[in-house]
Amino acid sequence: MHKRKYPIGPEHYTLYEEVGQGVSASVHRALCIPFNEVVAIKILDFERDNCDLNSICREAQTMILVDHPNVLRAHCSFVNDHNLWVVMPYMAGGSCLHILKAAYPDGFEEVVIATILKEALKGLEYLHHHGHIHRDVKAGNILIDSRGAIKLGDFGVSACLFDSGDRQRTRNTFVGTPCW
Ligand SMILES: Nc1ncnc2c1ncn2[C@@H]1O[C@H](COP(=O)(O)OP(=O)(O)OP(=O)(O)O)[C@@H](O)[C@H]1O
Repeated sequence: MHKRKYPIGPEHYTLYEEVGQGVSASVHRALCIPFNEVVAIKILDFERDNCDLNSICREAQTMILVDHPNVLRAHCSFVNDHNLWVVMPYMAGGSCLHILKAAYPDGFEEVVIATILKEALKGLEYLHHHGHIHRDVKAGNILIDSRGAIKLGDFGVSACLFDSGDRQRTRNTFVGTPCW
């Protein structure tokens, strides 16, 4: 299928409000001006403390290469000053964490959990099949769009099992979010 090319450069986008703030980045709702389409832009700062350029590049690369309905794919990415902008579909429903905090403080019903997890697991299965391990699956990284579609996001600490060239099959580093 032909995929349209999103424009490269901040002048093609209007930044709206911040919709998320993580350890490594802020995420804004934005308008892609030539397409008149609302998107989300993740802004990663190269100059922040403990910034790891390799992991930033890996995250953007992974997000552009993935192609599965349950995995959040980036439309494009580019450098703007000391930031990397990653343009992606806007997930209007926010993360499961947002929804839990706002409307379901006692947790979702079992049937809702099963439905969400089934979709998230399809995304994970796709990633594993392509040699990626996500390593930070949690409510804040399971996102929902305006039509209820579920996508796994945030590849900040993901890894590729084929990275080392010798098809290394195990990872020993502890990453991700404690308690998840
Ligand atoms: N495409 C999107 N559409 C709407 N909201 C989003 C989108 N991507 C991320 N967000 C929001 O921004 C938050 C932070 O995004 P993300 O998890 O990618 O950043 P991070 O800095 O890597 O976070 P973490 O602290 O989990 O490492 C998410 O929890 C979610 O609420």
